[in-house]
Amino acid sequence: METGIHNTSEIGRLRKVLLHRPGQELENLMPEYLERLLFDDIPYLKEAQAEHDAFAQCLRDAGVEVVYLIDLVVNSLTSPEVRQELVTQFLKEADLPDEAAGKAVAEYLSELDDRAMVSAMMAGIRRSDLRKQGGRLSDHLSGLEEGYPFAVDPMPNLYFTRDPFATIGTGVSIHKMHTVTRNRETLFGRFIFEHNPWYQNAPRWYDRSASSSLEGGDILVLSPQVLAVGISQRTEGDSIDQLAQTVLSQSKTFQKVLAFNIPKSRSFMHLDTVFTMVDRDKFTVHPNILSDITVFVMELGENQQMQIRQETGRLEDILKEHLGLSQVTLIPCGQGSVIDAAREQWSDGSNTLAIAPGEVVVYTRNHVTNRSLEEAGIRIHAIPSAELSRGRGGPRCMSMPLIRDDP
Ligand SMILES: NC(=O)NCCC[C@H](N)C(=O)O
Repeated sequence: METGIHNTSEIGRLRKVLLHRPGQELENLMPEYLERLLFDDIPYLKEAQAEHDAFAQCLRDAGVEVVYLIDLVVNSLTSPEVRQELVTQFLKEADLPDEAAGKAVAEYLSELDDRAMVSAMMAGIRRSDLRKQGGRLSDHLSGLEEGYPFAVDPMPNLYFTRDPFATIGTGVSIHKMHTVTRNRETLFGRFIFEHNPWYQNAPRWYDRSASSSLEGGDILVLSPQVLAVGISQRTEGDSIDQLAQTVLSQSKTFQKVLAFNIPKSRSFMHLDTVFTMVDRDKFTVHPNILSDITVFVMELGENQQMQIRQETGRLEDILKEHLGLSQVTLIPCGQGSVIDAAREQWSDGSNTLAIAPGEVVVYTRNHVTNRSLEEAGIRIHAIPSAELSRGRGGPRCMSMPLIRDDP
């Protein structure tokens, strides 16, 4: 059955990718709330958009079809009932202070066409936007607490399309996110995979209704048979148990999951912030975590019972064994310098997006790591990143492959 998804590796030639062009949600960032909204600084929207457009153009120039999140969401609103369902669920998850606030927001959204409504949901809704609406004064005075300027918070992390859901094989895992702010984003994924005619047949490997967190930056499709998943600040072991059981028993292709236990910290929030695949046998890695990584191999045994064993030895050897390679090269972020590695990893030097075997998109600012990649024979496409990198994600975080050639 056609599912609209084919993603069997990290490096097969990329044919179609999902991006989100940063929008007004970045203009709704305020210093007081940055930490809760998972930003370290406020990007200048106009420049962030120009950088993001350069990213999209770089992909198009390489023959990749770029589709945008907002289009997929709008195309999933296939009837007034579906649109109403989205509004109802959005309001339920918006943390509104009371019913009057809910009514005011619903009224505000009801006057917008589908695209403008989805855009407003993404951008967040300022209390001042609601005050412009008509209606009864009492609706506006009650509920929305004085002092806090938003009726509904923005979703500034949407341009990291890697995380709220992830394509694996011909299916998708829709995530329960570690934080409330990012969990709101996954509602769009739910609607796309329930209602968008192109994607509604995709098998579901994980769902946002799960009780433990799983984020897409922790999921790497190493080969058509092997999946890697990070046990990280954002992804819990229980979620990996559940994902592995489903994918290994239902996908018909994947045979094992390698669970990478990485340090739990803000700068290493996901596995792909410290480790990405750039060629059949080459990987970027943050040198500071090499000694801290432990790898567990998960496979189904008799009666579909999960068998788990801890690997010992060097990461290169573990990868060689499970990917059937005769050699593996690890390319350290920052060429092994403690200072360059820390600085460039902070701005996602290890976070590359492969568009073909041995060909990756990287940020210009990570020039030390980029030089190492070139020295290892990797072709790099460097994109500007002064503003985009303030959100703590790189080219891989900003993209979700929909279709890749087999590796
Ligand atoms: N895969 C990734 O590492 N994504 C980067 C997400 C950055 C975002 N500000 C977050 O903290 O979730």
